[in-house]
Amino acid sequence: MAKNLFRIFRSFQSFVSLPFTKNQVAHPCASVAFRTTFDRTMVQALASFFSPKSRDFSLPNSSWGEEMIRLYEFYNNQCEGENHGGEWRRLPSYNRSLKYASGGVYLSKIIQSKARLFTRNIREPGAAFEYVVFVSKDEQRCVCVFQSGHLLEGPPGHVHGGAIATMIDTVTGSHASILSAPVMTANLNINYRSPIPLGNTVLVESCLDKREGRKLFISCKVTSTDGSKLHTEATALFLSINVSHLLRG
Ligand SMILES: CCCCCCCCCCCC(=O)SCCNC(=O)CCNC(=O)[C@H](O)C(C)(C)COP(=O)(O)OP(=O)(O)OC[C@H]1O[C@@H](n2cnc3c(N)ncnc32)[C@H](O)[C@@H]1OP(=O)(O)O
Repeated sequence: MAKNLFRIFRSFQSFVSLPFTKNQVAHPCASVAFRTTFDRTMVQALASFFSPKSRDFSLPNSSWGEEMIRLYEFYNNQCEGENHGGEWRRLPSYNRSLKYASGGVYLSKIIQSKARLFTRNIREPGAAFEYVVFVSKDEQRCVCVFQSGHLLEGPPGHVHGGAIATMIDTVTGSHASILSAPVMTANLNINYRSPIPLGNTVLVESCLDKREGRKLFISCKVTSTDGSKLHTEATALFLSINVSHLLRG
């Protein structure tokens, strides 16, 4: 254990002393050779912790279970970088939804209003929504690894349907935002097929079905991590909006 910690600390020391570009730090699927993927995960988490920037909630923390870490590693290893094919890109995720956006005067007003993303504003790690979203290179697909926490209980021992809807809206909404920001959900249809045991890690996958002018039609399914159990299916319609739409009240 002590040996492992020492190795991680040494990796972290060499990580912070490397001449990284801002882009590499923001997208740490990067090109550093670590001895194991576990080392890389821990170093990324440490780098994020010591960074003067806001915390990136899509990086591992101590509440993540084995399955969550395993799947994070699986997709992270397929992110852009020298050693990887680059099929996926991890989406950083902050508690201020628009903090790093740039834009005109309307966006500035929203940023000043400290717009928050509620899934990222629960203080206790692991208590509610732990998730990381990866987007495919051609942006037709997103996959989210989601671990539910005890605050999301609905039926005893299982995840609340509203919390599942939140995750579906978040994943399909993030997907739509990548394709055409800013957007708003106009319609969300959900079929709950089988309950999700509380604390389980599941996959939330979204797929762009169709684009028609301002409309983005996205479908989504929630499954067990081995794909054998279908928990939820959904379709969503997003409309691209002008940011001024959010200021009309
Ligand atoms: C990296 C990322 C981090 C950020 C990650 C963030 C992830 C979180 C994402 C969360 C997203 C949300 O929860 S958003 C919050 C929930 N959503 C809302 O509150 C939206 C409330 N509704 C609205 O503001 C509005 O109704 C809009 C914006 C949806 C649409 O208004 P509009 O822009 O004026 O458009 P409108 O003229 O009415 O309609 C345009 C066309 O769309 C069709 N249309 C409109 N609504 C519907 C509908 N419900 N179902 C079918 N079709 C519809 C119309 O028939 C028309 O078709 P045609 O005649 O042209 O054919």
